[in-house]
Amino acid sequence: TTSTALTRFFPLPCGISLPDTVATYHVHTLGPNQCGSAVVQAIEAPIETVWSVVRRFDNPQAYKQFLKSCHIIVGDGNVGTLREVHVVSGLPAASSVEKLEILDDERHVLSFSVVGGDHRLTNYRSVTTLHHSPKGNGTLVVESFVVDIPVGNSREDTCIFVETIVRCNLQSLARMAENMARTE
Ligand SMILES: C[C@H](/C=C/[C@]1(O)[C@@]2(C)CO[C@]1(C)CC(=O)C2)CC(=O)O
Repeated sequence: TTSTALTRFFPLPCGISLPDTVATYHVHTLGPNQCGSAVVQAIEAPIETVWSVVRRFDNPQAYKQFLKSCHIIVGDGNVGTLREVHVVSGLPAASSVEKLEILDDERHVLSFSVVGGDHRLTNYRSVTTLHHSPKGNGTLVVESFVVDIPVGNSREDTCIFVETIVRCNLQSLARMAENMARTE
């Protein structure tokens, strides 16, 4: 297994360098049949505005447009909480059961893992971290993931599929947070 440092995925935009403490959250140990990558999204909104949306483990559908509902199975929204989400029609997935692994309000770190459900992304785990943009009052979101490569799929296709969904989620998050910042 190889552990992949965040900086392997991409040069961060606008020359930002992540503090080591945060980059350590994005080091995933990949098994031989796993793939991992990361997506970065700049958002023109204050970090606390973005975080107020990202941290709501019970309401991912606020910005994840492929989800049509979410309900908490066990827990109170802190680490260990289990949620079940239902997916919009048209994707190769119907539902997912997900566990909150990290929720750090000081460092702006959220991580969850997929522990069940009717879909093809076995052992999916992601880490999302927020950072102050060097320029202005914006936010940089970094989301990395690791997932099993489904039988019959290539490593590259699996990465493209997941990166596409994560990018859609973060673009939707950006629109939502930027609207909130305009009305704050
Ligand atoms: C890639 C990941 C979510 C994926 C899914 O939520 C699912 C777990 C069920 O439906 C999906 C939308 C697609 C899928 O095949 C697996 C992004 C995120 O939620 O943070």
